[in-house]
Amino acid sequence: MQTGLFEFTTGEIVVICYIIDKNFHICRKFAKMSDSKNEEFSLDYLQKAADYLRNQVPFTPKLLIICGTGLGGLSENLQNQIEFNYKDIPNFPVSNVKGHAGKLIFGTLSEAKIVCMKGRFHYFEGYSLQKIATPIRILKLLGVEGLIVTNAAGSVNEDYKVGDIMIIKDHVNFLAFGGQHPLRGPNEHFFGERFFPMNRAYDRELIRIAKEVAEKMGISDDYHEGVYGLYAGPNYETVAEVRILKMLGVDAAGMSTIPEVLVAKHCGMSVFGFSFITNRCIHCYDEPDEPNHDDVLKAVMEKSETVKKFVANLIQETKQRWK
Ligand SMILES: O=P(O)(O)O[C@@H]1C[C@H](O)[C@@H](CO)O1
Ligand SMILES: Nc1nc2[nH]cnc2c(=O)[nH]1
Repeated sequence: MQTGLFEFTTGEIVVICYIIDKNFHICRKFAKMSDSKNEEFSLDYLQKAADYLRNQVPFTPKLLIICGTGLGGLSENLQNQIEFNYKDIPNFPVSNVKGHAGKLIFGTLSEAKIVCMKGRFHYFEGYSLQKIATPIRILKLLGVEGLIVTNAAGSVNEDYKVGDIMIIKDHVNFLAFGGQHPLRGPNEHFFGERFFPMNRAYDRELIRIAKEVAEKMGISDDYHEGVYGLYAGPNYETVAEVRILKMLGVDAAGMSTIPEVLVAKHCGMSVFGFSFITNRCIHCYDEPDEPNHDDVLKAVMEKSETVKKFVANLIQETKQRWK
């Protein structure tokens, strides 16, 4: 048989059809695999959680606050609270780390309409990066336009001290260097473009106002603007790793935040973030100190009132955006 440029016998055509068919099935199988990987991050799946919340919350939240380890007290600022346990929200992940309560709290502050995540999801808990960032998309569907993201972190920068606040001006996503990304896979165009910039990820205007707030609070010696680096954990860094982080321009190391920021930026949110410095990352082999989670929690508790005030004042100064 003559087919275009080539001549085939019937037998050859059968073989070719078989190969095409086989490849078609294999391709379909792979397509299905990658689709199913994203199913729980898709609009349809997340809509269920958004509908559940929308039916019970009488206002549209505009600002999402993610409380880092021990920083759940940030939600205490809110008035007229409506509280949900993560486990009661359909298609919402559940958090397992000490210091992360697992509650979504809606409320108002200085007229700003806010939702607070008291408890977040970490890569070291075994969640996929998509699962970690799932709440961002759900709350975007509800109307959220801005994100204040917080975390507990160790200081790589030797000028920082325990108890300081580091306003995040940029980050280094070490997971992305290895090809790990919450937005890997088919793009959900409803939320944002396939390719998107990150060079202005952290809102410069919010940073400017936050610095003013810190100055007014008289904590100018206790805050910095720096670069956050995501080290997946759950172990704290080795000495050699801390030295590498320093060489690469990281000021504070943590185990969260970046997946949430990536997904927030993808769907067009404004982002402000800060790290609360809970411990020093150890640079020297002869130092006897070892970081541990109880000290991390203790450090946050000691300064929780200052951090709460910092966030409340920042919201007060930016409330027009979140009404
Ligand atoms: O949720 P964040 O980033 O505040 O939590 C950090 C990372 C670990 O969960 C914990 C380590 O002590 O703090
Ligand atoms: N990676 C990392 N995360 C932290 N979270 C709190 N302290 C630390 C730390 O020293 N390193």
